[in-house]
Amino acid sequence: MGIARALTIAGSDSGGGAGIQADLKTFTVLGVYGMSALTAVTVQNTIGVHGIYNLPVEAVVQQIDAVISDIGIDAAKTGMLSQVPIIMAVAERIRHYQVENFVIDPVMVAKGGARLLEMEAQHAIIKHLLPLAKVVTPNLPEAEVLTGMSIRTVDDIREAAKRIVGFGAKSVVIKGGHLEGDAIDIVYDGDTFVELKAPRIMTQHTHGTGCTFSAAITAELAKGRSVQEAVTVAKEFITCAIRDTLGLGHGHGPTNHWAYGKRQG
Ligand SMILES: Nc1ncnc2c1ncn2[C@@H]1O[C@H](COP(=O)(O)OP(=O)(O)OP(=O)(O)O)[C@@H](O)[C@H]1O
Ligand SMILES: Cc1ncc(CO)c(N)n1
Repeated sequence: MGIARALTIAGSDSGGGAGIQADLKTFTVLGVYGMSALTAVTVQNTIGVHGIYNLPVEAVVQQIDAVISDIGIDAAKTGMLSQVPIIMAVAERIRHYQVENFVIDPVMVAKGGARLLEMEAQHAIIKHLLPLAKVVTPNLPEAEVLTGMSIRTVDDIREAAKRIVGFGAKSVVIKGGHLEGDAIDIVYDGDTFVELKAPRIMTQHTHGTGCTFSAAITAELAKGRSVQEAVTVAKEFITCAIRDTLGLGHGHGPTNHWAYGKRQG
């Protein structure tokens, strides 16, 4: 068995804390060979998103084909997908290659409020992408958009998780990063609910937490781990990365992707 291989289909964050850059750093630290299919170039730093340049849909498809046909992949994830034609094309390619370990981070809005997905694309994610997912990782606002529910309580989260699995995803992790109190995420596989719990860390440096978390899940699935094992490692990875802050930039700085590796000794 050679090295595990993972592909991220996502946007570039010039600031290096989210998007493709966060994904590739996470893959590397977890010992997985990372590849990328870029969907968009964002002009971004810790202060905000200052520009978005979408790539043509053919460019996205050609990148996916180039790496899968030659190098091969053990898992793939999506991040920023921008537009309906990109979502449709990615769904078609994932079906074509019968990618089993497929993780969807349904990125919609950056922390500062900039839209990374067109409004009309939200429905395309539900219809075309979610049925292919082994794991989908919405934060609370994304879970609200996907389900049309307002989510206030733990019971609401459980109901939303059921609806998202009802769309065809094999499992869902609804992230509680946007709630107050401990950072509790709810995992549901259509059968049982599991809580991932970590203490809330008081910091403004949480840029790219969602990307990093879903990339860690993808890396672990690429190594052959189960969903339950993968989400457990990912929770540990993101908690270490938030705790051991780098203190970069003047706004919401990136997390520390090396912290987990250092912890391992
Ligand atoms: N301050 C914090 N302390 C501890 N854990 C956190 C904190 N903020 C987020 N997390 C955890 O980080 C992971 C990512 O969750 P979050 O809700 O931040 O994702 P997101 O909103 O999609 O991020 P992004 O900014 O990349 O879009 C989850 O496991 C969440 O519980
Ligand atoms: C490119 C990119 N993808 C995802 C996010 C969400 O954190 C971001 N800020 N930028």
